[in-house]
Amino acid sequence: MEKNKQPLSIIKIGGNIIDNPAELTNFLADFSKIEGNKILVHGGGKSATKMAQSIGLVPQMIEGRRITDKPMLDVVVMIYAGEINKNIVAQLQANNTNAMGFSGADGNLIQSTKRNHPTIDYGFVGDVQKVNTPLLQTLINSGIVPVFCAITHDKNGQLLNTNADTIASELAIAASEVFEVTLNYCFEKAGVLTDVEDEDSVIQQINSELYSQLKEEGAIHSGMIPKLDNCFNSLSKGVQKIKIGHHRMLQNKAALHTTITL
Ligand SMILES: Nc1ncnc2c1ncn2[C@@H]1O[C@H](COP(=O)(O)OP(=O)(O)O)[C@@H](O)[C@H]1O
Ligand SMILES: CC(=O)N[C@@H](CCC(=O)OP(=O)(O)O)C(=O)O
Repeated sequence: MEKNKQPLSIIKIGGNIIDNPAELTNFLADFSKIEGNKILVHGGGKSATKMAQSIGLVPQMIEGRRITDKPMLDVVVMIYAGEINKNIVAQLQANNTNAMGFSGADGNLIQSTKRNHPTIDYGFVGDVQKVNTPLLQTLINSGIVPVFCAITHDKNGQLLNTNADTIASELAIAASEVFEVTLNYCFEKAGVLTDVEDEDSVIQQINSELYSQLKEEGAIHSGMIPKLDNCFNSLSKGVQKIKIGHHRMLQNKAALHTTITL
């Protein structure tokens, strides 16, 4: 019989929260109040785009993934693994949360392979292959709160840019072998909406059938497509619960949000 697994909350925040200092501070204070085992995964795509443009690079995204040549890789490593990750860790420490910041290379926590696409050259973009679950478990059991950025490595010395939603999803899948995982995607809206312009149109529960229908109608588009694809993949591979919504849902269980079901 399977042993009772301890709960683990994995929370992902994206560029719109990170790019707004007041919102980020608010979020990190709330995150610190969450009891029990937790992991934070952050993106930062918006800040990377701004930095890249300021030095004359032309950012390009295809299907939610950034085309990452060598100059762009240098930017994303500096922004994600450097500026954003270290600032988040420092703010969490100020909130008495014993956070530790990681890229996938640290402790070989997330190994990936360079994306090999038949027609598109994504450059230095990684698809996750393996998570070092025993180390992750040791860190969490030692009271550390791991904070992951969107950088992984290929174990041959190459850093790779990896979508932060995918990192959260792959960590959740791996961790669900040893924990009972709830995955929370926090962004600036109240949940998955039937009308992106109407905050009152939150879909409280979405399954793959409704998702296909709304995608076809054009009601779900852009960044929400890879996010939901990741959700269905995680649920089918053992993640117990997934929610999408504003970070107020972490504190206030009654706050509107979307629950994903298969
Ligand atoms: N039906 C929908 N409901 C909510 N957001 C949607 C929907 N369809 C598209 N979106 C867009 O998806 C975005 C979230 O994805 P993304 O930009 O990748 O966010 P993050 O960086 O926070 O992960 C929202 O800002 C919104 O513009
Ligand atoms: C390969 C790839 O697309 N990587 C993403 C990683 C950051 C990210 O996912 O940030 P958000 O969560 O803020 O969108 C990128 O560079 O935009």
